[in-house]
Amino acid sequence: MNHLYPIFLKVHELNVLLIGGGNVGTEKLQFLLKSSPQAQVTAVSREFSQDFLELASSTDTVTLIEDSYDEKYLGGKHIVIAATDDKAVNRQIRDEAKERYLLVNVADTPDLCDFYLGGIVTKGNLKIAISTNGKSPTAAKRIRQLLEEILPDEFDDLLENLNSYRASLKGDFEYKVKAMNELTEGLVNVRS
Ligand SMILES: C[C@@]1(CC(=O)O)c2cc3[nH]c(cc4nc(cc5[nH]c(cc(n2)[C@H]1CCC(=O)O)[C@@](C)(CC(=O)O)[C@@H]5CCC(=O)O)C(CC(=O)O)=C4CCC(=O)O)c(CCC(=O)O)c3CC(=O)O
Ligand SMILES: NC(=O)C1=CN([C@@H]2O[C@H](COP(=O)(O)OP(=O)(O)OC[C@H]3O[C@@H](n4cnc5c(N)ncnc54)[C@H](O)[C@@H]3O)[C@@H](O)[C@H]2O)C=CC1
Repeated sequence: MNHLYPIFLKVHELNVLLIGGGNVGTEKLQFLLKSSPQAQVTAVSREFSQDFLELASSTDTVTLIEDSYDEKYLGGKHIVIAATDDKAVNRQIRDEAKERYLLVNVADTPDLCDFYLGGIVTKGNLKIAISTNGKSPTAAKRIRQLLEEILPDEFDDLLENLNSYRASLKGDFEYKVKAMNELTEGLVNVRS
């Protein structure tokens, strides 16, 4: 049983601190930007890999700070992702973030995480988050690939049409719920 509760964060309005600009840091930034191209990210690292720098330059919302981690960088941040190759530093980041009640992810160290970064599928307005409860990130990746493949791009047209129809409905709340349920009944074979 997976007890995690997924939420959909407006990372373009929240300040994300990412520490560590190597392989793992690049992977985290890549998925963050793939899902949320305007994510507000401050990246702090002693050194940044070439891949990290290229990725960061694809948007103007990533700020690079070439420095060792310091507690001061937690100021004004909502979410923290620790991805250095120094376990003691990752632990320190986690402890100092927790003191401030910040939500923290220590990449690849589930025990130190408040939240996991999951697999993400985006089709226009539709977004699906996938978690295996940390059991198999590779399975999360495969399910993400499967859903990206089988969900048609036209799914977003359907959502837009449903939204227009919903806006055009005149009647009380109960009437709208009924109308929307009737219209979408054919989408799935189960009854709600
Ligand atoms: C718990 C979690 C914490 C977190 O990092 O948030 C975590 C933990 C760990 N990952 C590890 C390794 C790998 N991670 C991936 C890939 C992804 N990992 C992601 C999330 C998560 N990884 C969180 C759980 C999510 C869930 O609930 O399912 C994804 C979904 C999202 C993302 O990274 O943004 C992204 C796929 C994105 C995509 O493609 O869609 C691959 C595969 C690959 O790269 O091909 C490998 C190599 C294969 C392997 O080792 O399994 C290791 C072992 C490290 C070691 O060997 O020491 C640990 C530690 C452990 O499991 O103990
Ligand atoms: N690369 C991979 O695919 C995997 C890596 N890991 C683990 O994840 C961790 C990170 O790995 P990589 O990203 O590959 O390492 P890396 O060496 O590519 O990147 C680490 C980054 O952290 C920065 N850094 C180190 N100490 C710092 C500090 N005090 N303040 C600020 N920045 C600091 C370095 O400058 C570097 O940019 C390691 O512990 C590794 O064992 C685990 C599984 C897979």
